[in-house]
Amino acid sequence: MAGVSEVLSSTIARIQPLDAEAVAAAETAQAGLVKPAGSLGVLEALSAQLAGIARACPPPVPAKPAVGVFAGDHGVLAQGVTPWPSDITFVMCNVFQAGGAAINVLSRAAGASVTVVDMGVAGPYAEGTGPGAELVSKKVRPATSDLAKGAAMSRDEAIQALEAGIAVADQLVDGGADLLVTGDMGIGNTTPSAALIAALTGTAADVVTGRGTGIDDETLALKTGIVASAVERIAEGADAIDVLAEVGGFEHAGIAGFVLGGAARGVPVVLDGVIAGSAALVAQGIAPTAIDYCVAGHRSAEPGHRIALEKLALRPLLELDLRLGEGTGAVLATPIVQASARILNEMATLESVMAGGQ
Ligand SMILES: Cc1cc2ncn([C@H]3O[C@H](COP(=O)(O)O)[C@@H](O)[C@H]3O)c2cc1C
Ligand SMILES: O=C(O)c1cccnc1
Repeated sequence: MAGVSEVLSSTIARIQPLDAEAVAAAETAQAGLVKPAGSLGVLEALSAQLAGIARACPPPVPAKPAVGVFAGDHGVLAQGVTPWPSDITFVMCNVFQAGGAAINVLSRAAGASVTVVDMGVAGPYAEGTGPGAELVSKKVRPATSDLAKGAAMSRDEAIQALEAGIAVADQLVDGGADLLVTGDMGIGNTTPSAALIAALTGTAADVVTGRGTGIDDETLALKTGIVASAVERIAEGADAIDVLAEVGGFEHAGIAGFVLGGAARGVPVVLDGVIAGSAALVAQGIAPTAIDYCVAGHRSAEPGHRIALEKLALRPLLELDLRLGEGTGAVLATPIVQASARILNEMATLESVMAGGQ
């Protein structure tokens, strides 16, 4: 891709296709386990994907999941696209740090760490570690510009935010994380998510725009109109970074970088809901192979998420009508990812059982 930074282009260059031999070995191994062929359904394909990512069969069982919650505020809030004030973004970051948010509860249940990344929160923000999460600052600027009026950010800012996501992935993997999990916090962020999905999949705004935290029909019509006209502004021949800059958010850019960074490090990335889905479309536009490293943790109730997952060709592991974000659906799916690797590592083979070996 032309017009990218050195960090971005070297990250893209490090993303390898999955190891075909390890994938084939996993498929062969699955067929020989003590069960009817195919009977573990999606777990079988997932285990082969993990083998391809790890370049080994059986793949190691992921032991250290790490959630990156990317947070940012949105200029488009001025249009009234959500009933919540932008202060909630900052407030929730403090709740994450204290440990009382849904993502904290579900991460404790899954044995996952939580790192909150300030990509562009409007409120003041202190780095530091609390009982619930570590807070790191990669603030590009306090909130994007209003995407109803013009570009949400410059291309340089988009690249800076993508690089921040790559750096967070590197930091977590250097700290021992072997399964990255995406999360988001940003009041108003379902509006840029819908715009990214509309633009990057060529789908009409009214199909991909949803009610987010819960809006009435009038606000939904307003939000849909804003998404439609923002997408119309995107120039012919715009690349995924141009689209991100025009209609995205800083947390979307951070998550897209996190996906690229995870793929470059050879680590699987579990995607959360519609914000992650739209960010993964950006990553796909930058480096399509990065999506081979992704697992869709769940499908959220937000309508654009289904469209995004279709374009990404990812099948969600869970469908629980979640529409919260923060990484909740993704971290809930991590035990399933671990279980699929465990199957390849621990199950007896049909042959050994028939021979009386077990
Ligand atoms: C208290 C609270 C906690 C949240 N945690 C995640 N979100 C989610 O809702 C927001 C997106 O919805 P919309 O586009 O309609 O504003 C994001 O912050 C997302 O992370 C929350 C929203 C609220 C209000
Ligand atoms: O799909 C999601 O993750 C989502 C939906 C609504 C609001 N916040 C997040």
